[in-house]
Amino acid sequence: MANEVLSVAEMYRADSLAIAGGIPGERLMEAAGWALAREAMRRFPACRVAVLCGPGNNGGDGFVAARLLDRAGYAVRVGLLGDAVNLQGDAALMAARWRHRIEPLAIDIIERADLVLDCLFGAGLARPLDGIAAKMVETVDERGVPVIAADVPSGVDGDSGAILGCAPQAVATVTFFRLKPGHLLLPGRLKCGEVVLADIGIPEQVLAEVEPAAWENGPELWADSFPWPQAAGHKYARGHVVVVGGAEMTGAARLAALAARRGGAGLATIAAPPPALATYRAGDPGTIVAGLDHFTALLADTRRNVWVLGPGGGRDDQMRHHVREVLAAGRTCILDADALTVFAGSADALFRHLSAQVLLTPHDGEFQRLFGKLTGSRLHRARQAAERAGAVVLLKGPDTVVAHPDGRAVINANAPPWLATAGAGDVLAGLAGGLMAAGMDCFEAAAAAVWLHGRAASSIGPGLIAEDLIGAIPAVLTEFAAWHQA
Ligand SMILES: NC(=O)C1=CN([C@@H]2O[C@H](COP(=O)(O)OP(=O)(O)OC[C@H]3O[C@@H](n4cnc5c(N)ncnc54)[C@H](O)[C@@H]3O)[C@@H](O)[C@H]2O)[C@@H](O)CC1
Ligand SMILES: Nc1ncnc2c1ncn2[C@@H]1O[C@H](COP(=O)(O)OP(=O)(O)O)[C@@H](O)[C@H]1O
Ligand SMILES: [K+]
Repeated sequence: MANEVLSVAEMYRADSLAIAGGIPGERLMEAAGWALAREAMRRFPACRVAVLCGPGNNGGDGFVAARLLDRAGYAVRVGLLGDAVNLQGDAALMAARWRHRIEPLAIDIIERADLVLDCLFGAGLARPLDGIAAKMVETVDERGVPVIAADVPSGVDGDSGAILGCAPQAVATVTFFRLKPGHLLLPGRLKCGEVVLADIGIPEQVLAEVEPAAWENGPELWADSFPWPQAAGHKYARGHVVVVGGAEMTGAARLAALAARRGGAGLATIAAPPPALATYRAGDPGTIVAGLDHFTALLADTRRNVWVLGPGGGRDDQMRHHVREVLAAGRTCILDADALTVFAGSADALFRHLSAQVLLTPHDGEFQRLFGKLTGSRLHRARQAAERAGAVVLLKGPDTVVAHPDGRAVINANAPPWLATAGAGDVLAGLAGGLMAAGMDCFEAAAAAVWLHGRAASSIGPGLIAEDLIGAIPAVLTEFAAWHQA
């Protein structure tokens, strides 16, 4: 499994462990440069290439790629930021193996280039790009010269995906051993183009020492705990989700209940205020509808094992009351939308009652209302929030992060922009609820729901509305089942 995502510090540690284990750094750099050159050759037949090299090891990768492309018949020019005499270690060695001219970094280098290899900075970028480096990047973008980046497009922060100063728009980014968060988090991900993961000979065993705690979301992570229905099972064995519906926004609870049923729950109940019952009863025939005046009795029925609160639920004392009672009864639950917003200003009182079997699913606005202004990357903020809340936090967006209070986190990258549509979040909350009701652990269910949700959205594509997601789930599950059985 290559889903692990390494922080920049963890990647340096992986490099050092490999070197300490007897693999020369020089060989790693040769492999990195070779991977870069191979990607260039695969995409661009013999052409004029400008290789932009920086002062560190990212530049070293560039010298290797330049040599290999030159040998393959490409017309290569190399521009270096700074002075060649200042290069150190393996980068100095690779510069010495480049037998042609090393030019100072200047716009002239890209004047007639068909392709740019961006080897200015990789993981070691310590401050925003400025001076000629920034000027080069801006000019490359203005002229629309295709770029292949080594490790990250220079200027992308490997840990956060933030842009430090500027960064070129790459068609492809070749990175080494494992992805970094900046390949998955926005805006960095959007600068990378296709991310190509290259094996440069770092042994897998170093991961046992590095102990990564972040992964790119994908079925490999949770397929083995997916709650497929059992041949001898019955509907109660598949769990029963209760969605607490509101009086006004009745569509949200209906979407959540449908998604829960599609996701695997054997039954779903919408519990709603009596005046709204007629509306809900006129809805989906397979969803049970019950009055919230019977809340205590519903809660006492332990077969109703997962509660979803928030979608269209209303922002009032009743909502607060229901959340508190569900938590006090020790039910597994998902708090979304209004169920989060009603605790703005009294978050710590909520957090005292949470556990790792509670899932919070805020979008950025709800996240800020609950956790205040946290700093750092999206990954860091989600982790901080999960630790503080003592619950699993699913921070929604184009780069959704699911974080466990123990520090584990999953970053999702399969969601298309079509998902930014009303009701999509309600479907997600219900889907996670369905998986949890059917027996999946909260953290894994959250990751699975996010991935299936993204996949369902992609299968519809342009024109997607939340209702479509419900209908798209069976095909996505069928595809996933075929993959899992293969
Ligand atoms: N053994 C290894 O460590 C390997 C490293 N590899 C490559 O090495 C890269 C990391 O190398 P480095 O740690 O040398 O990092 P970089 O190549 O990103 O360069 C860092 C250097 O640039 C300087 N610097 C940082 N920000 C600057 C700025 N804004 N303006 C001017 N100078 C700045 C730093 O002081 C440092 O000297 C990876 O991204 C990868 O491409 C690969 O060759 C594989 C093996
Ligand atoms: N630009 C985007 N690209 C991909 N997915 C997105 C984007 N913006 C939002 N999403 C996803 O769309 C869903 C929106 O949920 P939410 O904001 O709760 O909407 P609602 O409350 O209307 O259901 C979430 O799953 C979120 O991750
Ligand atoms: K780079």
